[in-house]
Amino acid sequence: MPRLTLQAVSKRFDTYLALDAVSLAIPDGAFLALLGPSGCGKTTLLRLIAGLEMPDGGAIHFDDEAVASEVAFVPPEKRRIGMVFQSYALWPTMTVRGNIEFGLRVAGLNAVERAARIDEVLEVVGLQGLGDRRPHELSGGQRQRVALARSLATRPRLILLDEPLANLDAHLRETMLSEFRRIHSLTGATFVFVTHDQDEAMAVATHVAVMDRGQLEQVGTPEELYRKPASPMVARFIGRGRTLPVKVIKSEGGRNLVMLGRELLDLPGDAPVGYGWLCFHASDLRHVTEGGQLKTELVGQVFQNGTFLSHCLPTEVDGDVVSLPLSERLSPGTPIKLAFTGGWVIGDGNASREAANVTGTSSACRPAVISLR
Ligand SMILES: Nc1ncnc2c1ncn2[C@@H]1O[C@H](COP(=O)(O)OP(=O)(O)OP(=O)(O)O)[C@@H](O)[C@H]1O
Repeated sequence: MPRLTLQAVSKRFDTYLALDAVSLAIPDGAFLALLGPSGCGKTTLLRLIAGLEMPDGGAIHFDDEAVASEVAFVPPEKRRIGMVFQSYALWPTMTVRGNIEFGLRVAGLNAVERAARIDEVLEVVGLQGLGDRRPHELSGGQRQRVALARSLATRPRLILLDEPLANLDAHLRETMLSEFRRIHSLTGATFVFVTHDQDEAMAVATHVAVMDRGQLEQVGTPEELYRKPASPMVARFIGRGRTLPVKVIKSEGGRNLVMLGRELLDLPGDAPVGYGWLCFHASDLRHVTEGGQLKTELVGQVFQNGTFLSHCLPTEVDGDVVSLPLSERLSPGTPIKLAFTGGWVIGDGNASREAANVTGTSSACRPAVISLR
């Protein structure tokens, strides 16, 4: 059964539509990352789940209970959720144990139960022995662990994390990411994690929801989003992907025959016959001396990790620069022929597009309701 269900949830700030009919079902025990560019509505969605905002339309259910709908609104303190913010929000004058204990007192646990619960969560987050310190005696990573311990202590149904790593340096972020993964699998709790950093989302989440301009573009596992993007926006956003306009000639058995400029390609995809997009990453391209389906011209190279990261501009189709590692130093202007070894074809709902001439993204293929498996 889904732990958290959103049905056509909308939110306006005055006339601005910050969330537009977002529907989503999150299974029990998932680690969901809400990912998208700045201002796409991630924090607003998290605040609606927490009960810090009221939706203007739609409904939110935790298991079978409606926590927000036309007829119900459960306040944040009654939702049995834990929240972790980027600012940690710890009480500076209280010890670590005191910070964790506060919510347990509110929940009505007696002194023995509280002490046992505090020991348990300090062990989960790896802070045994630091219970008597105050926040200013801890590092940023340790403070974030206290915030997480505090939110876990009351055994909530859902843990909501709003950019919890934003204030940590790159090294600590990496350590804390694997800590979050470990703690998530240890507790089995459902986590919802807001981030605008796709590497963070792909590394830590079991499922990622990509948002754009208040709408949900796609929900899936990190691999699904990378290999089978549902829209050009997702294709370009995840893994520094690229898209090229194609004409789909045939669609059969999970494969598409497409025209890319004057080249015919047979690739995985589920696009209907008509206009479409070829979505790919650098790893789907191979440099060839003869043939190839994408003719480009070298515009620059950077020596990186022992190879030359080469930026190549398509010359016969209208598309952005593609970047891939090559083994040798070449002069700008050198023709580079590229062959596709993979990729994914999607349809374009916008039939008025002139196939071979238009680049850019489309908001086609936006699913109305998405459930996680
Ligand atoms: N209280 C508010 N009043 C008016 N507009 C708001 C309010 N809160 C959010 N917005 C607007 O709603 C949109 C979505 O904001 P939100 O904070 O959810 O985005 P976000 O995806 O979390 O962005 P970021 O990654 O930059 O934090 C933005 O355009 C923002 O300016």
